Amino acid sequence: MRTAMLRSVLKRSSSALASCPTTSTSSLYVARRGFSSESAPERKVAILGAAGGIGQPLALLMKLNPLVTKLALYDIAGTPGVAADVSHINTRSEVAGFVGEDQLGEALKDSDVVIIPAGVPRKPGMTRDDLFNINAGIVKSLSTAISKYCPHALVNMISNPVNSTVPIASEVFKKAGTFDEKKLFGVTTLDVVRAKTFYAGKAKVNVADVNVPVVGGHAGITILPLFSQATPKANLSHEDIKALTKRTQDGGTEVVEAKAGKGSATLSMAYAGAIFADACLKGLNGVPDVVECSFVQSCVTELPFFASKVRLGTNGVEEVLGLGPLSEYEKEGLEALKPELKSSIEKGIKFANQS
Ligand SMILES: NC(=O)c1ccc[n+]([C@@H]2O[C@H](COP(=O)([O-])OP(=O)(O)OC[C@H]3O[C@@H](n4cnc5c(N)ncnc54)[C@H](O)[C@@H]3O)[C@@H](O)[C@H]2O)c1
Ligand SMILES: O=C(O)C[C@H](O)C(=O)O
Repeated sequence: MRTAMLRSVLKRSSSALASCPTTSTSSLYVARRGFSSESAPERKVAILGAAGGIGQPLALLMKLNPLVTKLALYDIAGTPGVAADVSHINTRSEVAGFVGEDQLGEALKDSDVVIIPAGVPRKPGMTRDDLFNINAGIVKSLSTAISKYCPHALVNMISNPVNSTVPIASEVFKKAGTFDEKKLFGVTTLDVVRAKTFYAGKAKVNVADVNVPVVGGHAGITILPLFSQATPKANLSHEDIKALTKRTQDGGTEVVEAKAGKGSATLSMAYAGAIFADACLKGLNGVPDVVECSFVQSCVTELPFFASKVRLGTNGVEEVLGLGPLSEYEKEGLEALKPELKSSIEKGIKFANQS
């Protein structure tokens, strides 16, 4: 009975992953080829900030992922309980909880993928940049530990402001001599998840079939959904596209306001983080054609970091894909976002190098 229930959860999570435009082929690959727990390589995933609002549901989703064999849950408090709880789920991975800096090295050792949702979330009225003063230091110290204990891991940065925390991590890794631009990712999957949901609602198409690339960065106008490339095609007016763009850009704020002081998106973020980590694991395992949007080191524009579609492979980023044809409205959005994104990137780089 329990096995049947679990199978149904995994089957459902597999088809949910398949609804992500860019992961659909690879997710189906798992389902169709029966890439079972026995045949997939051993993979360790560490979550830093695992006892938090995102960390807990993300721990649950990664425990359900059959590609994971070891799941390390690290936080400054609360992880023994989360780990004990999640560890009772009868899926492939072994779960261990780690608490406090003394245990960070052990949590990170031999990790293939490190996911970082550690840090404070927004309250109403705040921008993501308002989190910089606290989260920059947290990300810097966690990145220092990564460069020491698992320098070859793929790093999935969730902590905000992503437009600055990714550059901070890159500088820390450069200083330590461990930077590999193929292995550092800002997680922007939630923007894609939102763009797909909002587009499907407006276009009245099946959300599971929708594809929408989202490029730029992860804050306000730096989030640029490319609805001109959305599929299935729909005959939406310019006003509709403008409204969808604005709603995608303000998606985080919509949740922050609705939560009224109790934090920001956690459940949808855990879902998005699990999709992105799953894509990284599939890439590492050699599954072909795994493509996701992510904020990475980039030559797509003149900015050193930029979110666009990225092909994932056995070393992390296999190829940073271009933007494709943009509408006039999107071209304007692209030019408009550059000054803010540039300044957030520079702020992160400066912080990492001065302190
Ligand atoms: N990239 C995105 O799309 C996206 C989406 C949602 C939230 N976020 C960001 O994710 C972060 C976490 O959000 P949340 O809602 O989970 O917050 P939360 O406060 O619920 O959880 C954060 C966790 O981080 C832990 N933490 C703090 N310092 C730490 C350290 N040095 N090492 C390890 N863990 C530490 C805390 O103990 C806490 O458990 C925020 O910065 C938020 O803005 C990003
Ligand atoms: O909006 C936030 O502060 C959290 C996150 O970046 C989001 O997009 O939901």
